[in-house]
Amino acid sequence: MSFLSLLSPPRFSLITSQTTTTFAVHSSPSPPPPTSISLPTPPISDQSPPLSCALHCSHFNSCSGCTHEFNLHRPAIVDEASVFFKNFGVKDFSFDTCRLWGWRCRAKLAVRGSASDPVIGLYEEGTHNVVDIPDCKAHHPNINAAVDLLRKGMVEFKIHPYDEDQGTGLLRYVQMAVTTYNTSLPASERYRNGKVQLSLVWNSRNENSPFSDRLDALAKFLWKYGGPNSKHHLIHSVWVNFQTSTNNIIFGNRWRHLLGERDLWEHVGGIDVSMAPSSFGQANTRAFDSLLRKLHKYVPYGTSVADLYAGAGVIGLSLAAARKCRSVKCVEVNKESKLSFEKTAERLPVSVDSSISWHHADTSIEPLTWLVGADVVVVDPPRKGLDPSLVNLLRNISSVERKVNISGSPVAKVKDEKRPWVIRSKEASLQIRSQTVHEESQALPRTLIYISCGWESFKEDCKMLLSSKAWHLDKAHGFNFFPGTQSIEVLAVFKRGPGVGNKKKKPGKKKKKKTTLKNI
Ligand SMILES: C[S@@+](CC[C@H](N)C(=O)[O-])C[C@H]1O[C@@H](n2cnc3c(N)ncnc32)[C@H](O)[C@@H]1O
Repeated sequence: MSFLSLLSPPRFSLITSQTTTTFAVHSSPSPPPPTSISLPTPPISDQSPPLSCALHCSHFNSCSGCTHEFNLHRPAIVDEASVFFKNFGVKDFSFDTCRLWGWRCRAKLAVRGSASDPVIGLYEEGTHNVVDIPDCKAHHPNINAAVDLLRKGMVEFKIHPYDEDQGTGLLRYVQMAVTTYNTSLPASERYRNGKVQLSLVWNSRNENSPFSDRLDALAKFLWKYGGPNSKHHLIHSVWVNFQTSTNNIIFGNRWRHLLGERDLWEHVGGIDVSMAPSSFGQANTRAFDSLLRKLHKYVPYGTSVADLYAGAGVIGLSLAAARKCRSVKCVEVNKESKLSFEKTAERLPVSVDSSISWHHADTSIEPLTWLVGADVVVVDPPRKGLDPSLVNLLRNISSVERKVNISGSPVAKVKDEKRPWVIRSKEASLQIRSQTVHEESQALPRTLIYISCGWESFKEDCKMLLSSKAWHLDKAHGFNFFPGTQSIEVLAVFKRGPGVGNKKKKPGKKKKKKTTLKNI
């Protein structure tokens, strides 16, 4: 039996839910097209056959990764989200689902245990005990295959896993990121043949530290048995990150590329995207692609976009290409994302004529700087939600706009800029100029697009934004980014003003009641 078939989740064919949508759920190599379920619908959780959309994972009881075994296609939180949005006037909240198994293309796993019996997996709920998850059903199958290979290499070269209490050992974590972008394969075979960019988090200061020969031997072993000349080519490249700190931060600052191709490319949102191991990357690439395609529809052609919490700028750059944006400004606090942004921007089609920039800055500091001149602002914060300073600015956007218009350009200040964080962000920024000269606008955004992976923080932010009547909710969609959990990704579109039904009635003459004459 082949290695892969051991890891394959069960196959199921057709599932009919109580919704009007019928959809196929396959674990087969070619993913089913993303399915959009329009809500509200009768709750389907009771009626749908639980076993056919079930996780079927042997690690479920010990691993903290998945929290729900059944109805992977529609987490119960979707019902709550549907009611929440309905209360704020959005009656057609939809939920898109994609792959239910093998969806995770990016995983960070802890390495513990001993050199003869390494444990590579996730922490047990609420503890620092690591659980082995060789048959994880969420992982892309080649992540599991790469973990197996890594385990063999560790045993072969006596690589001691990290010991948190003592601070000893060599291998602390491993990050696996899969690319499914291989245009030499037919589209239907690309996902299954994804290749893994493997990053070893090594407990030493640099490559000259003791035991670097073991690192070298391990990397060569992985390449020999998983690289392009092996029987089962699954490794794209091998990287190392040196980390000696005793805190819980996974990565240190020092990265080295060891073997294979340096650049990892994926294709999402209509563009080729470079993914450095040090930059943020979405775990569910297929679901992210459907979100981006939905997002495109809400950004009019030729607009100016501010992409806050931008990472490597995938959202902004995909909009620049798909919506021919006049300008795109990406703001991100992690300076490591700059290189991926640069590479992705270089590969944009030549027809893209936008003024594009990436800024190394903290959105929470003077957020107005980034909003001036943008028609649309896209925010994609971490799970904890928006920074309070940004929420405050957005809540008060109308009064801020009036002040900006009265006092003239706030950007005028930048001429003799002295604020160190603005100077730093300018130094670290990257600018790709458009061929066309556009007049700089001083307007503030009329559309806010909030992409959220943290439902609880989103609800709070959303209520705050709506309570000031500066915004109203126009559209909302959910995406099944994390099957097996109660987390969903939300795309919510806010428009300026209180919205229909929330407008204050102008005081005026009361309309006289029409008297109707009835035949008696
Ligand atoms: C959920 S990720 C989204 C990244 C990107 N939009 C994407 O989809 O690839 C959130 C990003 O926000 C960044 N971030 C967190 N706090 C920030 C802040 N205060 N200012 C700017 N960026 C921040 C993180 O480094 C991370 O890259």
